[in-house]
Amino acid sequence: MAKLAVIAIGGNSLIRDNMRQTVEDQYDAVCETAKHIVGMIEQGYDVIITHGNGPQVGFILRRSEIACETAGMHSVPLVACGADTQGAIGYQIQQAMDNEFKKRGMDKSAITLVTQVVVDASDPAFTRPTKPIGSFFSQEQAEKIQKNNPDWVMVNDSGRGYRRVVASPQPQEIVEKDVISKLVREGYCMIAVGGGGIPVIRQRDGSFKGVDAVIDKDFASSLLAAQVQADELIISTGVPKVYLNYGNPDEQALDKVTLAELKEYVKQNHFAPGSMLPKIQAVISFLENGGSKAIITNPESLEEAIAGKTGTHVYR
Ligand SMILES: Nc1ncnc2c1ncn2[C@@H]1O[C@H](COP(=O)(O)OP(=O)(O)O)[C@@H](O)[C@H]1O
Ligand SMILES: NC(=O)OP(=O)(O)O
Repeated sequence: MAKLAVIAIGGNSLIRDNMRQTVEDQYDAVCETAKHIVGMIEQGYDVIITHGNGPQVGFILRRSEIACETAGMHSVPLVACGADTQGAIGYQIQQAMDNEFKKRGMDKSAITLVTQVVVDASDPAFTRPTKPIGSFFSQEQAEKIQKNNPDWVMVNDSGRGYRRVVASPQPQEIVEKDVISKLVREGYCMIAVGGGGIPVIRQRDGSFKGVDAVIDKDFASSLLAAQVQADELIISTGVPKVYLNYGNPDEQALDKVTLAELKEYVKQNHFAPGSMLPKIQAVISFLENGGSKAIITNPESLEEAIAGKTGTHVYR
């Protein structure tokens, strides 16, 4: 029987550098990642692909604000910008996967599912924004932007530059989890929980209502992986492995670690908040909620990583 993996693709890994951010550039990055995911499927995996949207949701929101300020257009709420990214990025992944299936003569197809994720209306995250979105700015640019936009909250994103942050509540339930689970088990390659899912709250009468926030896609992917009882959670990001003392001369790659060891490294502050730490927390949560294995690696190493030749492998 095929192994079921949830593969989370980082939003930043689709934006390879500041000079290559166009929709066409992102599609090239998606095509490159799709080749490696299809390689995994050829090796016997069923996959649910999830993806980030941090840069992209920020671009859409900013375009809407500029159009509002300069041309009197209506503004687009953040929740709708997030829904837009599910469609736009999902479309690119779906097309790239289908093209790659055809090229290799595989009888398989991809489906993007608009996915809502329930959050708690009283989550303290709504009053304490932490999720970086949109472009990176220098300190000088950030100070200027902050003056012109006093309501923005900006942070230094893991030493990579300054970015605007928005509320990022914890995901509690994947609304469409049953249909995602059914379709992947029927053989479809699923693309779901894009951008961490569209954040919704459950109202008193049981109906859902969208709320302005961006859910962390690693947390949402971990929850989905546990809820569909995936065999593995695979996080595809900008590095082939996770490191201790990352960026220092004595940095040390982690090959195989246990859940207990990983928790100890978290206590020792080896993982940067806002970048690697949420991925590690997502892995811990998956393993504590019934998962047996997680891998963190970069897109080009996916096939080698599932064969145990690279990547950081975490076991319960
Ligand atoms: N301990 C660490 N080991 C490896 N990478 C780290 C570590 N701490 C921070 N990082 C950085 O975190 C990045 C992944 O975070 P990010 O770019 O935000 O993710 P995403 O790919 O989901 O957009 C890596 O590319 C690396 O630059
Ligand atoms: N929504 C989200 O977590 O996006 P990134 O992975 O791009 O930060």
